[in-house]
Amino acid sequence: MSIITARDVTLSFGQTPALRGASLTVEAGEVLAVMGPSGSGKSTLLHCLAGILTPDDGEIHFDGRRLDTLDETARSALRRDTFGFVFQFGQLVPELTAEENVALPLLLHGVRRTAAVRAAREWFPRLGLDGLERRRSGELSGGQAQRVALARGLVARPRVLFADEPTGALDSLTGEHVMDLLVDSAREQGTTVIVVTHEPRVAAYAGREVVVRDGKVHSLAGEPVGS
Ligand SMILES: Nc1ncnc2c1ncn2[C@@H]1O[C@H](COP(=O)(O)OP(=O)(O)OP(=O)(O)O)[C@@H](O)[C@H]1O
Repeated sequence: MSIITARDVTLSFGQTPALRGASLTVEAGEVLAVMGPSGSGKSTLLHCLAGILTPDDGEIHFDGRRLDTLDETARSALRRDTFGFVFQFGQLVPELTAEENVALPLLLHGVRRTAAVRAAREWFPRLGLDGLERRRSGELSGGQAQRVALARGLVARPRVLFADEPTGALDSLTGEHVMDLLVDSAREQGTTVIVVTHEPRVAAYAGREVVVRDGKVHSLAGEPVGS
C-alpha cells in the first residue's frame, strides 16, 4: 500500500528549476534511498514530500489525502504529529541536554515532561548512548550527536521519517553504524523512511533506491519513475 505519492511535481526557485515533473510512489513501511548528483533536486523533493515546500504544479498525496493543497497550519500539524526528521548536522538544540532534545517531539505532542524524558531515555541504550543522557550537543561526538538526532526523529513513532544526508557529516564507518540503527529502529516500529544520500554505501541499507536527475525521479536502471 502506498503512503506517499508525488505526481508530476514541479518547483522553481526564481529562475532556477529544481523539480521538473518529479513522480514517485513510496510504499508504507519501506526504506527508500533518494540518490542523485549535487543540485539535482533531492532535498527539494524531500521538502515537498514532507510538506515543508509547496510545489508550483503537480500533486502530493499522503495516506490518501492531498498534502500540497493544505494550508500552512495543517501542514505544520502534519509535520509535527505524523512525520519525523533527521538532518545532516543533527541540529540539536545546544541549550538542551541530549535527553531533552530527544524528548522534544513528545513535549510538542503534549506529553508531560517526566513521561517524555522517561520515554526519551529508553532510546539511549538502544543506540549505544548509555551515560550520555545529560550531555549537551557540544559535548558529543558527531556520531553520538547524530544518533541523538535519530532518536529524536523516531521517538514519537512517526509514520514517515525524512532523513536528509543523515550521515553526510560522519566518517564512513560511523555513518554506516548510524544507518544500521536508523533502518533497524524504523523497521521495528513500522516507520516508512525516505533518506536522501549521495553515498551508495548508505543507500545500500535501503530496500529500494531511486535517482533524481535534472529534477525528475528515475529508477536505478534509469527508467523514469511513474506514479
Ligand atoms: N532556497 C533556494 N533558493 C534558490 N535556489 C535553490 C534553493 N534551494 C535549492 N535551490 C536550487 O535548486 C536546485 C536543486 O537543489 P536541491 O538542494 O534540491 O539539490 P540536491 O540534489 O539536494 O543537492 P545536494 O546534493 O548538493 O544537496 C539547485 O539548482 C539549487 O541551487
